[in-house]
Amino acid sequence: NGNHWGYSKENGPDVWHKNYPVALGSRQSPIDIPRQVSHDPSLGPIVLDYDHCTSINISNNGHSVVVNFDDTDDRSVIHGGPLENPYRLKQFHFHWGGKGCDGSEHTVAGNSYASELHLVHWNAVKYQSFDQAATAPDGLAVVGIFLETGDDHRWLHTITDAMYMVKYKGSVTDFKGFNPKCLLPSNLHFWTYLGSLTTPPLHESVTWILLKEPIVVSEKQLGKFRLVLFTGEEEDQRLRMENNFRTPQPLKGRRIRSSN
Ligand SMILES: N/C(=N\S(N)(=O)=O)N1CCCC1
Ligand SMILES: [Zn+2]
Repeated sequence: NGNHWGYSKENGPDVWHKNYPVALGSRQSPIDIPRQVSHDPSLGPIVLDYDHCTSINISNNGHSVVVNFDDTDDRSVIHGGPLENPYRLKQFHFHWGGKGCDGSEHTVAGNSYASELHLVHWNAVKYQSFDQAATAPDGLAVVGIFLETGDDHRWLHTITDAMYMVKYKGSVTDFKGFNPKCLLPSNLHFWTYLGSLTTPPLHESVTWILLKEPIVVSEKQLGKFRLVLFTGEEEDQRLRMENNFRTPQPLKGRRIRSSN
């Protein structure tokens, strides 16, 4: 409907609280990660078991480009770190800026990255569906990976090459057999804290696991993200999809823990 949420002045993060009052809640995301974070030796490593990967398609939902996975069994799960159960991979997507502007959601000591990749997982041990898990305080686990600009990323082209197929909001195309393990940095040291979805409905159901080491992608590859539009094929306005990020939210006394 007309007042659907987005990232413009009229429907963006500053007014989401009107339709989603939890936007002003006590565990909202993203946040700024301060320079000094308490190290928790009891935090084991995060383990990503993506070997029988089951990507299905890539789509443009009008807010981001999303790669969806078959989550009907435990073929792609993460466990360990702060998690008490394995969490099943549901989808991954990106947030990015405009030309030459930064576009990550979380910041580190006040610094933004060019983009941020989110791998969204749900607790299929305790909940029967993603939607049910998405409203539970321990329902979701999102792995965040920062993207910084530099050389071409060896594997990102498989995703950026598919972007022209999902130019318009509502478009979807086959995207089978992609294993997001190829998008991970060399080491999995992380920060973790309890937060929320960074887009409406902003449910406070996410255990965030942010990898400290960014991956490197080229400006050319990032430029292909900006070929995608917020708008649908039938709309007369053609709005380039960029700056689809929420800015850091108040920490409100939350503890952030650091792995090794
Ligand atoms: N906001 C979201 N993920 S995020 N940006 O918090 O990782 N999602 C909305 C529905 C499915 C995932
Ligand atoms: Zn996200």
